[in-house]
Amino acid sequence: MKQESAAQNTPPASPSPSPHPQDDSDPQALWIFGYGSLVWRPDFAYSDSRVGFVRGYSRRFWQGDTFHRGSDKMPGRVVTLLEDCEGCTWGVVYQVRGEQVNEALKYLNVREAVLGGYDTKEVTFYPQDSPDQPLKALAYVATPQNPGYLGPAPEKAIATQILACRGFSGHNLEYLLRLADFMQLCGPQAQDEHLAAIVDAVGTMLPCFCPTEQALALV
Ligand SMILES: N[C@@H](CCC(=O)N[C@@H](CS)C(=O)NCC(=O)O)C(=O)O
Repeated sequence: MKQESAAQNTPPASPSPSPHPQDDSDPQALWIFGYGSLVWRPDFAYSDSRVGFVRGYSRRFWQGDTFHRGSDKMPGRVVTLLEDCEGCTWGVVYQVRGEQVNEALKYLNVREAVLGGYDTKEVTFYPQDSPDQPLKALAYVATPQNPGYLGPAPEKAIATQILACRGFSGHNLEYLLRLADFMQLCGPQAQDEHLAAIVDAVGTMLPCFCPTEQALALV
């Protein structure tokens, strides 16, 4: 799915800029890309962060979650990255250095891999402020092979599932709205039609899903 942000933020036409995989002063330094709950709750120590995007991927609420935002009986829906040659996904990279590297990886292995079914993948990240200086980053991606993968569904069905689920980290609606808030902060060039369609569907259903005071209690 083509999104304007890819065109607007495409790095200048030139021999593909060599990404700066590591910080010369600290070869152990590592950038970690967040595009779901990691954009608002990294919960690990880091030394630097940048807002920007990765190209060639679209974000989708196609991963089931039976721990953080759902349960075994009512799995919630959280995001993963879908390979899409015309895709562009906005998020945040966090730079971890020195001891932070192992601490972050140990923490994320439990949160993302053990509890969430995510694998790691190297992506190229384009900082919003310097898209001509991309950097390599580690992303956690839930592939269709993981047992929690739910795959595509109509956005209205995804919205219904999100409205009905909660887990140990909170309601699935909070997860959706915090991600929508992040995208608002990125500015008009950051578009995510899939996310926006689910938020719109939630907005039309929320009033009849539960009375106002209950809706406020959901988040
Ligand atoms: N890997 C993605 C998605 C990660 C994600 O949202 N994982 C969920 C489910 S495993 C999570 O950690 N949730 C914590 C929360 O919902 O607060 C990211 O970079 O943000």
